[in-house]
Parts: sequence; C-alpha cells; structure tokens
Amino acid sequence: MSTLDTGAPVRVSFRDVSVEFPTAQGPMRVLDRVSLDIRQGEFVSIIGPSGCGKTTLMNILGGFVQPGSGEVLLDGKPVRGPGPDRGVIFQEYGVFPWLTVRQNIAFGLKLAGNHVPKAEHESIVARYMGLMGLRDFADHFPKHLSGGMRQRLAIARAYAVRPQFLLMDEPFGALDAQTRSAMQDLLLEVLQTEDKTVMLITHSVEEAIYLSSRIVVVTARPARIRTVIDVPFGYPRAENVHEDPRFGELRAQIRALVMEEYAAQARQTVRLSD
Ligand SMILES: Nc1ncnc2c1ncn2[C@@H]1O[C@H](COP(=O)(O)OP(=O)(O)OP(=O)(O)O)[C@@H](O)[C@H]1O
Repeated sequence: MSTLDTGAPVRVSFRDVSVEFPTAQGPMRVLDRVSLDIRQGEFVSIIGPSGCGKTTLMNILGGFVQPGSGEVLLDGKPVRGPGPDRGVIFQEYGVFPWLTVRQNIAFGLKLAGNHVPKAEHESIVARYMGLMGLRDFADHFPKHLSGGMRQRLAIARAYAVRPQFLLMDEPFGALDAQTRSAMQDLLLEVLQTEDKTVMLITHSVEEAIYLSSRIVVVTARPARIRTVIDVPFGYPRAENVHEDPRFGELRAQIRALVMEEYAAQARQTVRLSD
C-alpha cells in the first residue's frame, strides 16, 4: 500500500475493497482489492480508462455504494452512508432545477445542518456566487444557465459547505478550456485557505499533475491500483509548473501507463463481444 508519509494523520483508508455489480451475463467485478490510504490535506487524483470503476471507488467513500468485500474507513470508522463532511461534485450537473442559483447554494448549507451557522448563510452564498461568476444570475433557474455555468453552480454548492473532504468526479470535464483552467486555479486557491483532503477523478493527465500531491493510476476493469505517483511540486502551485521539465516527464510516464490500460480494456471489450 502506498502512502506518501507527510506525517499527517490518515483520514481515509480503502482496505482490500472489491465490488461486483449484477449484469445479465452474471456478476461484473468493478473494483478488485483496492487498498489506499489518504492523509489529511492530500490531493489524490484517480486516473484510468473510461468505465473501469473510478466513480464506484469514489461512491464508496461518498457512502453511496457499499463494498462487496473489504472496507473504507473514515477517521478509523467504516463509512455507513453520505454525510456533510464529504462534499461531492458529480460528473453531471448536480443542481436542483426547481431552485434558483442562490437557493441551490443555500440549500447545500441547510443540508449541512448546524455545521454552518445560519447567520453566515447569506454572506457565504454571496461569496461563492461571486467566486464562480454567478452573481448576476443569482435569481435565475438552472435551465436558463449554460452547461458550464450549471457545473460552476454545482461546484459552488459543494465548496460553500466547506466540507473536510471534497470528492470530485470529472468536475471540470464539461467546461471550456479557459473556464477549466480558471476553475483549477480557484480550487487551488480555496485549498490554500481551507484545509481539505481531496479525491479527484479526472481523464486529464495535465489536470492531475497540476492539482495533485499524488496520482493513482488504476487498471482496466476491474480497477486495481496500477501505480501511485508522488507529484514533486509543492503548494501553493502556480501555472509555471507546466513548464517545469519534470511536468513533461511525468505527463509522458502517466500517459503511457493510462494508454496501456485503455488498450487492455479495449481487448476485454473485444473479447466480450466475440
Ligand atoms: N449501480 C450499478 N449497477 C450496475 N453496474 C454499474 C453500477 N454502477 C456502475 N456500473 C458499471 O460499472 C462499471 C464501472 O463504472 P464506473 O462509473 O465506476 O466507471 P468509471 O471508471 O468512473 O467510468 P468513466 O470514466 O466513464 O466515468 C461500468 O461498466 C458501469 O456501467
């Protein structure tokens, strides 16, 4: 099991986690004996082929899926279900269509119970609407927003609660390149001021390197840990790490690993359809 020993306490522990889902062809194994520790303040990215089991891994930590065997511990206790300590940003816009921008962000705060004092709700909502460029749309409903704005709203809602853990599944995938880069920088900024532990699923090797302290490359389905890579850059992190020669080397190394796993998954798919 790889853990970057920062001396910080281990907050999340995947222990020998396996999951199978029933299918018409019988049980399909999606995760295979995954073990991973995540320490306080770490930013861990998960990268691997499409459909290999990454979201399932995150859903177990989110408390939405139970492992078939093994366990996931949060501060030493098995995860039993979702909770306000874990802010989740899904691939698809997780916003309520019947609530306005302002109400969507405020709703997350209400859900968080007493965790965020009521007197602070209004200023928190205003702050995150501002950060996400949504202030002029405060009273708009999601259907009147562009796809990118809806995703920014989902991100605002998750950040506003200030969860200890951020679980992000391709949060920036649907955004245009400029907005994506702005959202990456904003995330780094939020993390500088609020001590969080982050698990990010991404298909972008650059994004993983730019943001993470560790990158977990997972195999073709069933997802197993192929390798864990320590990112050699500290925080605060600035745009110019993209020009560091180590950035290019890491990118080439990770791309090669991910491509191998895509190829393995493609061979599996061909076998399945024989
Ligand atoms: N609740 C479920 N019931 C049955 N099958 C499921 C369920 N959830 C996921 N799967 C299947 O498990 C496999 C892995 O899905 P998962 O979403 O974890 O992959 P992923 O790596 O996140 O994919 P992507 O990168 O495309 O988002 C897929 O074949 C998916 O169809």
